[in-house]
Amino acid sequence: MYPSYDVIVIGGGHAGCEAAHAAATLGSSVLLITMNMQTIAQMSCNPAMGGVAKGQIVREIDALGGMSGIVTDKSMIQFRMLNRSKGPAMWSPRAQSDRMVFAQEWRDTLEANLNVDIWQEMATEIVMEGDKITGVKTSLGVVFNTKSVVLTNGTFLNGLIHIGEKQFGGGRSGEHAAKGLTEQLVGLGFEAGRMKTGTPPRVDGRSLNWEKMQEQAGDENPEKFSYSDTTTTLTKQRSCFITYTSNAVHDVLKTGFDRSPMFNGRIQGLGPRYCPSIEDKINRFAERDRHQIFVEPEGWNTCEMYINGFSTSLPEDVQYKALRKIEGFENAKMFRPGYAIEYDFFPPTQLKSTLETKLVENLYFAGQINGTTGYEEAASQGLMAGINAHNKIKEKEAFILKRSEAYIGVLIDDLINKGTDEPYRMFTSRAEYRILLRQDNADIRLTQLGYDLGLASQDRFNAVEKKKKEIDNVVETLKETSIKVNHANPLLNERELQPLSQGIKANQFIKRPHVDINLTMEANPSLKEAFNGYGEKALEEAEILLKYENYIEKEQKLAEKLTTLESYKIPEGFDFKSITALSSESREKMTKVAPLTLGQASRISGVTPADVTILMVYLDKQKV
Ligand SMILES: Cc1cc2nc3c(=O)[nH]c(=O)nc-3n(C[C@H](O)[C@H](O)[C@H](O)COP(=O)(O)OP(=O)(O)OC[C@H]3O[C@@H](n4cnc5c(N)ncnc54)[C@H](O)[C@@H]3O)c2cc1C
Repeated sequence: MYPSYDVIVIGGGHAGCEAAHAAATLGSSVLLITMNMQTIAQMSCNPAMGGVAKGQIVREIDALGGMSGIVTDKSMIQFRMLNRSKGPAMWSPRAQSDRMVFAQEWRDTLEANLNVDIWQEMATEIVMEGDKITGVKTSLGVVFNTKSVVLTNGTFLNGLIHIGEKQFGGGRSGEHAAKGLTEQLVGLGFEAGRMKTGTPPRVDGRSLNWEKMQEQAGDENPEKFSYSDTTTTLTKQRSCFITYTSNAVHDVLKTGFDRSPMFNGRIQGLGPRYCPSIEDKINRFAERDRHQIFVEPEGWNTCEMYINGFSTSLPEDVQYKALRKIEGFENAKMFRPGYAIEYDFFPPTQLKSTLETKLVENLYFAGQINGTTGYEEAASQGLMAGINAHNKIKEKEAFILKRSEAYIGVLIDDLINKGTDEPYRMFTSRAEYRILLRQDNADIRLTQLGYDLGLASQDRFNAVEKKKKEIDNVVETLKETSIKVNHANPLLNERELQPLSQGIKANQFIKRPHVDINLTMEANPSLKEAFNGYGEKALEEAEILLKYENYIEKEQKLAEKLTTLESYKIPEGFDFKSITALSSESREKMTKVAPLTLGQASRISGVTPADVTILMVYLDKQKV
């Protein structure tokens, strides 16, 4: 009676939306089953996208043809490029979004895609015939037939919310927990665990004294996330504000510690070390007499404020009292208390690099259920799972990104090989090739791949090809152009920079500290003419390539070296247990992860370089 689908995506969060959009855009018929259509792409916590390493991920999603960047641009109320004072590998775009507009934009995006159907209900079971997926069953008993399933349940699987001593089932504040799926999957042989996370209270901005806080405005020249020209840049922005806790705030918070689920051991599961609750911060950093708080607006037209840095599961009366001790919060009114939530996740070592499970063919896991935290991490996994679910049923090649190609590659490689014992969030330090994986060049790294898949549009492809040409021209022209002393030195003196003692080529001139492409063009106006009409981003990119040429080359060489191990294939189903020269720990871990290349095997935690050599020798012998 109901149509059957190529792909069913369970869960309309950040992972589910990208998965549904990707598979449908590639041509699969997709059903998105989600518990509440009103909360599609709900930002459960902070209404912000991007930030350090996460901003790079959003740009990568965009370059591949995903939608998180465009949706962010359309809902943005403030943009900042973080870490501008550091090297370009660290520059990270971050946007504050209007929470409601963000969700609406995602819903509009999905509704505009005629290959996506939506069904609002709880999915309770994956229907199998033998070991083959045939459908998904819902709580009403409706069965939809499908060839593959992408599971993206977020924090909803057996979710349990804690506020002080109170606890109740829920996937997010005001939403039901999802039941049934974990139990079925564990029955099928999957390993499941518990994790936890928390969110701060939201307060009424009308009750705050802004005079007592420090304003943090957006960038003077705000950028966008997307490389496409589907949106325009912001012409007005909303500011955030900074204030601090104090010993008085801490003293009030401490009065609730004996009723806090964080301290009386009632919350199970592993929490995010990098995003601790305020009670955790006071406890762990007892020597500090204040912690920074960012007061962030939740949208264009709302007075609701997100109190970043004040995540808590203390009793609501303690939260309220403590808030009012914060500078500027003396008369604060609370809209919603903060809370903690614990939920089921599936250790991601049970996945292949396509995010397909090893145990059940055509079943994919993406997002928070893989032990990650963050919208960006979730969205990127959804994108990859959606692409791979489509590719597999259409008998196309698996789509896997290398560690040297994308943060998304690093994320998935870390998850499937190392697993995670706390909610995994991305950091620049997790990427060994972070000088290659910059936010500015994600389109150059990935758009061709997205275009070849059929996900990135012709317009995007043309735009990146034009940018590449312009960059090449700028680099080549600078190499051939001289900068004369009498032109450059007045400009350098004006800026109190070291003068030239003799003329140099422009590509050397630009490498000097505090010299950028604009100053270089001023030092030889013929360059301005040569680059007339070129995109600002192409000029900036050329500057980065020349300024950091040596570092970039060094990393490129390292990445090429690694490719040798990466291209060393291990046959699927290989019997690692048969190599007795390996330690039993390594045999066990390799059997569990089932790496498909020597590179992948080398990254399994506990596997030594000696093990890799033994494996290589063994594989070589088999080839003979
Ligand atoms: C309280 C809280 C605090 C958080 N704090 C932070 C933080 O500080 N920093 C950070 O980076 N991230 C934080 N997060 C995490 C962030 O919200 C998630 O990482 C991100 O939303 C995960 O995206 P997702 O798509 O995997 O799941 P979600 O966004 O949770 O979406 C899951 C979707 O699946 C649907 N669903 C679930 N089960 C079913 C089912 N059986 N049938 C149908 N539909 C179903 C739900 O309705 C929902 O729409 C927090 C989350 C919560 C809840």
